[in-house]
Amino acid sequence: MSFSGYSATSNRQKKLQLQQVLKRDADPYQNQTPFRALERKFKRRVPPPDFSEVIDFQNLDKAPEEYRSRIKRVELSEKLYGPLFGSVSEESSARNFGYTVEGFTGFIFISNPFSGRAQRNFIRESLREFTKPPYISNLDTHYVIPSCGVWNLFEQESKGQLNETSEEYFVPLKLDPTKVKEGKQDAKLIDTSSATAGYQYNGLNEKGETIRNTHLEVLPPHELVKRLRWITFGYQYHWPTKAYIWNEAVCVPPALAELTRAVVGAIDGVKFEGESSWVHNYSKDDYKPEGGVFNFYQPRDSLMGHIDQSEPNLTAPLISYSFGCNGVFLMGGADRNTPPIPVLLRSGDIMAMCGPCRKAFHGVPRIIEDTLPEYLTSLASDLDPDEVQDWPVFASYLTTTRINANVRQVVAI
Ligand SMILES: O=C(O)CCC(=O)C(=O)O
Ligand SMILES: [Fe+2]
Repeated sequence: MSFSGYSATSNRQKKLQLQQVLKRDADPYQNQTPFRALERKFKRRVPPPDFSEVIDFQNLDKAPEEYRSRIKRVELSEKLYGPLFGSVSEESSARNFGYTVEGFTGFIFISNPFSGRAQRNFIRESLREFTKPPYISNLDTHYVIPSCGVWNLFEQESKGQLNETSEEYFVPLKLDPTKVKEGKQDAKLIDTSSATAGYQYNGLNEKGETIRNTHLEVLPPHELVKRLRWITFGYQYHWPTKAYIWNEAVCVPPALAELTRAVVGAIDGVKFEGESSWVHNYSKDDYKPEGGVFNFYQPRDSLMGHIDQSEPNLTAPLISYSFGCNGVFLMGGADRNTPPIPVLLRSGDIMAMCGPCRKAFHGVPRIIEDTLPEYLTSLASDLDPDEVQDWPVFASYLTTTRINANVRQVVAI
């Protein structure tokens, strides 16, 4: 018997091995869209992305060459002055100018026009006021929010005025007592029967999915504030169905409404002059701030690419504010195939999404840690006497937090 024709691997086996190698080496992301590719790049932890590839409107001379030539400084129609923006010792040109980018029709960026104190006041009032009922946050899904609000509990806790011996310390869960797992909550500290009184716990999470393993537990205020993700105002938005609930509305924060009217007035008439010129026209007399969201991001949070299109009015500009730590924002186009631009959002920055940009893909793939500006820390050099008392609590929360507020005109005019 001759073994000369024998080979350790038959042709069929060789073919199978080759197929396996090809499968292993194939780039599973080769068909991903440009939007998704950049989203993944900025979400990556190891190795971290190169943040110098992000457009920083405060350091435009360092902007990547491919973007620099497309960015145009534009004059605002009305200057951003007044108590809500705060006073600045020297004339800040940020109050007179915005930026536009070739290829992103209707995108207008205003680099922080606020004084440090104006930002602190806005953040302080917002956190105190809008973490209380009737404002609704993601925490309402599972917790019975007390009338003083979670932020005020956290302030009291931080100042040593509230500890685990106080009855209010643990915010009760909206749990069906029959579903509470043994040992998950301390029965001595929470009376679940009163916690559920008046509430119908439906066993669903924010996305409308059935909760199988709740992992829910009563939490001290400092843990609860870290779990705050969103607060809605104006017309209420139902996240699972991405629809507005027309018969439910809570007041649009007055300071935010006033700021937003000023911004809408400032950008009315902004022109982009280039190969494809455009003018943004939307009068502040036609503008009504009717709804929006505060988003709260902790370091590992991100917001996937999406289009905000639930509003019947998609012609009014959407105005968006950033406070706290920096984030990377991706401004895309009509679909995920348009390569987006990565934009650094610093505290105080304002973005307007107008015209086609109002209906464009966007997202926040990354929060950049350790980027809280000095004027928002407890060591800020210009704290008022009352801020010396109060601000450190806010500063400690902001050390890891980015806050976004975005305001929309919801119904058609
Ligand atoms: O956090 C941001 O800057 C964007 C938020 C956003 O796009 C949204 O809430 O729809
Ligand atoms: Fe959005």
